[in-house]
Amino acid sequence: MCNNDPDRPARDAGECHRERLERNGNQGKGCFITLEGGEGVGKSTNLALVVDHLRTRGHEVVATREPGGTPRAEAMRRLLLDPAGEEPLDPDAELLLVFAARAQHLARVIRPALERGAWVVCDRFTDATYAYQGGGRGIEAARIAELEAFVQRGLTPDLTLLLDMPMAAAQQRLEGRLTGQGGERDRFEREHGAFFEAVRQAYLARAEAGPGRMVVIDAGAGLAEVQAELLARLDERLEAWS
Ligand SMILES: Nc1ncnc2c1ncn2[C@@H]1O[C@H](COP(=O)(O)OP(=O)(O)OP(=O)(O)O)[C@@H](O)[C@H]1O
Ligand SMILES: Cc1cn([C@H]2C[C@H](O)[C@@H](COP(=O)(O)O)O2)c(=O)[nH]c1=O
Repeated sequence: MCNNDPDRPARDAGECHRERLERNGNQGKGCFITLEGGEGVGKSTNLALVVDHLRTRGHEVVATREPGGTPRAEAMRRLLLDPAGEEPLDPDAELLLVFAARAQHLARVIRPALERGAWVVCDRFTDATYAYQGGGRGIEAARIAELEAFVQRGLTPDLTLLLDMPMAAAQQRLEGRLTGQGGERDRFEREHGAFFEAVRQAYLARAEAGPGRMVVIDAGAGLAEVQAELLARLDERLEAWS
């Protein structure tokens, strides 16, 4: 049942269950939550928290990621992230690969889960395309929007938690993780500072344009503080949907 109290605190930032279903064309009973942000801001760390929180409340939860989420989409991810090779990946080819992986992921995992009433929590989705291929690579938003409409057919996240922090500090965290794993940087992680700054600004511009769906969390604080803020904002939304 919708909470239609006009004074409820989450009202300005959210919509009730009925409004949510109407907006997404009643494409599924479950809720679709995404985590977004630049490299190393803590998306994977906090995705686990969100998933646990929802499971504790009794929901079936599908945790997934983009690009990827199915074996074929993961193969496309490897193509996108592989830094090797003489031949640079053309930005249009990169954009199309991202959406090809998304189409597969939507068809095989996200839509079936939402249709059976499961909740989907996804590490990155189309906001990342606007941020990386739009902000970072300079592809016009209108061209991205055409592919979004074609592939998603109106399905968009119900809530997006955008983890935001200054790029330099996030790079330090990433450095720590890479050193710990003895890992190599992938094709995106090898980009320059101006690219990551453009990605961050594109994310923030999207949050400003769509404050109802996107919630910005200050990811630069210590983990306990970030997680308390994240759960508080998530609970606000869950209450509005109940
Ligand atoms: N609030 C925090 N304070 C300090 N360290 C953090 C915080 N959140 C995450 N970390 C650490 O920062 C590193 C990057 O975190 P994580 O892998 O979750 O980021 P990510 O956004 O998923 O990265 P990527 O963009 O590569 O997927 C990890 O070593 C993690 O333990
Ligand atoms: C969904 C999506 C992702 N990307 C980029 C962003 C990241 O650099 C990688 C994914 O790796 P991570 O482990 O999540 O950091 O892919 C992109 O450019 N466009 C997209 O739509």
